[in-house]
Amino acid sequence: GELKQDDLVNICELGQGNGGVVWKVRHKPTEKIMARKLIYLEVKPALKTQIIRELKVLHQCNSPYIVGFYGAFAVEAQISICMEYMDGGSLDLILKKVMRIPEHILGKITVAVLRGLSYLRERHRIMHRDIKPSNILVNHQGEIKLCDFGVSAQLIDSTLHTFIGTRSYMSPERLEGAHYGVMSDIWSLGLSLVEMAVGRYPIPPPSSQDIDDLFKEDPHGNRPRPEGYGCHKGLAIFELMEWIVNETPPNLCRSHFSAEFCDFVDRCLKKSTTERADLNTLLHHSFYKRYETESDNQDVSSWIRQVCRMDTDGTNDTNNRM
Ligand SMILES: Nc1ncnc2c1ncn2[C@@H]1O[C@H](COP(=O)(O)OP(=O)(O)OP(=O)(O)O)[C@@H](O)[C@H]1O
Ligand SMILES: C#Cc1ccc(Nc2c(C(=O)NOCCO)ccc(F)c2F)c(F)c1
Ligand SMILES: [Mg+2]
Repeated sequence: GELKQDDLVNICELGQGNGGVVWKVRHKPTEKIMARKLIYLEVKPALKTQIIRELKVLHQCNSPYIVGFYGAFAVEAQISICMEYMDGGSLDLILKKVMRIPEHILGKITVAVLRGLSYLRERHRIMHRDIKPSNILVNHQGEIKLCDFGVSAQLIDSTLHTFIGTRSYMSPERLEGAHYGVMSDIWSLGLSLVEMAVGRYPIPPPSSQDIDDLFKEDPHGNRPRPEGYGCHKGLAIFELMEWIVNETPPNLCRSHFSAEFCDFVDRCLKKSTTERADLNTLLHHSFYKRYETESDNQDVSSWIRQVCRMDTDGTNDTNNRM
């Protein structure tokens, strides 16, 4: 049946973004645990009704690579979007815990993202528009799913002027205001993969010295946090956008990553859309083929469970247990 506010009980806050806050909630009538996103929007009632109507298309978005949807409703100026709770969280949070995501996990992430993008395009004729680590969610079963894609044209339109990304995953053509499509999602995937592989937002590109520092492991398996790690004085948002438009794109170095993985991200990070690989080309790329055969989620599942046992400083309590 229809979801309504009074049936939802807050359990804890899952996180805040630019324009939304997300709560872990319990739906009393069904005892189901859900993730409820609240977006504050001051729009005319007619537009709010249109947004809710457009969000109901999410009931038809059924794929192993898309987060499940339970319902959407509006109460005053708050839009609520109730979706499947993913108990492993988003990849930006995972990245903060582990510093870098290993290549074989990034391979599975790539398979899920490409299959999710294909599903959205083939079955719903939409692009994602906001591919980045915080919009790729995982759970303890080892499933990897997309959320926060542009299913509602009116919601996109109503939030354009308010939400700005903190660090831009937007493609050069999109930043320049040119026409863009799913090719822009491919750029965002490439940038997200480099960030997760190296462990920091990759613009301005890390020097080879930075990379070697990031890959130093101490014998106990704990990683040294180079001073200023994670809180590097990044470029201001405008300088960043200028860099993306004017400078050469980031890439992966062959000394730490496989040739296929380096080539895959290179093809995603071409500045010119005519040179950039499209979805179908990537579905035939050797990096994708290597991981698409692995049918089960077991390796991701055990990795996620191991990561979720970690404290945020990257240690495992097992190391310190007396
Ligand atoms: N379905 C979900 N299950 C579990 N956690 C979720 C779910 N949806 C969102 N989250 C968590 O809530 C946080 C906030 O999500 P939100 O989409 O509002 O912001 P964001 O994606 O981090 O950033 P931005 O608003 O800039 O796009 C995310 O970082 C994620 O960890
Ligand atoms: C499953 C699922 C699912 C799909 C989309 C959105 N939300 C959005 C967002 C969105 O949440 N963007 O994140 C930034 C604002 O918090 C933006 C445009 C749009 F059409 C949506 F439907 C969502 F919640 C869950
Ligand atoms: Mg999000």
